[in-house]
Amino acid sequence: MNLYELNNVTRTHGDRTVLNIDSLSIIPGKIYSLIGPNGAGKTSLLKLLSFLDVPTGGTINFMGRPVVFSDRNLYSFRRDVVLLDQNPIMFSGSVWSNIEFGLKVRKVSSAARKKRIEEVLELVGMERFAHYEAQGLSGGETKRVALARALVLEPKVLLCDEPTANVDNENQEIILEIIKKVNRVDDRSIIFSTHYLSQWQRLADHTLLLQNGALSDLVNENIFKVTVTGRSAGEMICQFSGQTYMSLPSHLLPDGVVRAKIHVDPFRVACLFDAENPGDGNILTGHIVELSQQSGNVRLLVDAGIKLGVYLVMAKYHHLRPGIGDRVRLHIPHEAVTFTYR
Ligand SMILES: Nc1ncnc2c1ncn2[C@@H]1O[C@H](COP(=O)(O)OP(=O)(O)OP(=O)(O)O)[C@@H](O)[C@H]1O
Repeated sequence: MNLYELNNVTRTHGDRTVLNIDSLSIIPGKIYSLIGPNGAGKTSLLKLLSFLDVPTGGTINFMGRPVVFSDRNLYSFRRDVVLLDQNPIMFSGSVWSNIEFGLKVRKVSSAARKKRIEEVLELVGMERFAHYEAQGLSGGETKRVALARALVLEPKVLLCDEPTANVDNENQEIILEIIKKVNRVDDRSIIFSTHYLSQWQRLADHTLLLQNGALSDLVNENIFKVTVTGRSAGEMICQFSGQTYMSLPSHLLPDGVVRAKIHVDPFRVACLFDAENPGDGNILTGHIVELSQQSGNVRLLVDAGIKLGVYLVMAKYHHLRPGIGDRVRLHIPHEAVTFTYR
């Protein structure tokens, strides 16, 4: 039985459709990552999956049961699912009392509360912070306590909105390890949104790509193998297969790492049809080999030594009317690039 089944699910705000999902099945016990450009609808989808928001149209089934979006009915669904917010807020009081709150609401006995809180504090490695004031914690510590606060409720599904955003590297690693452990040991289903290639490639069993509120099957587009051929003055030269090179900030890969995978976010690449020269980043020149319509944008596949998928908003497409074979320069800002070296 699937964990979730979504059919023709839409969510609109005023006259804007921010989600439009024809069909989505999520199987239980797996880690799913949810990726997509800013504003693609990741948070909106997580809110629907956590039953905190109501779709405008369509149907959702959860563990074989149709979800009826009335308050009384939702209560029982919400018991099985917890959403870890992108910017979790701690209540005033200690770390312990923050974690205990949800258990008290659920009328869990005092002895059982103590046992479960001790277990989750150990799981997130925050035992010694138990009696600290929660609002005084760092960003990474706050996320770990928020994770403990979610996990103490023993949900069947843990949904995480950008669990490692605004978190230092050390805490990012800790949080990813916790997510992995919670899935592998406790068999909990996990869906998390992320902007990092290294995270979705490394951790997720399945990846969902959202573009303009719709699911896309172009998940593996713009992933390339690169070799670092040199480093100097904070920059490294990355060679793609063939003779395509990019110069990227060297802090993106640890010293000594020579081979890696790179993802270029197609929505952050700009197509330049004239002599415009935007600041930092790399410029690749190529020609258009494919044109198609995707989620309300026009997708261009550009052969620039490597084949890069990029998008033009419809208005720009109508203005420029590019055609197959046309020459185009692509501006790839550094923030369009993420790495994994596994
Ligand atoms: N309450 C709302 N009213 C109007 N528009 C909304 C509302 N909530 C979300 N939106 C819009 O829906 C779209 C999708 O937003 P959402 O936060 O789901 O995207 P996202 O993929 O999570 O983005 P990010 O990566 O920046 O967090 C955005 O354009 C956003 O402005």
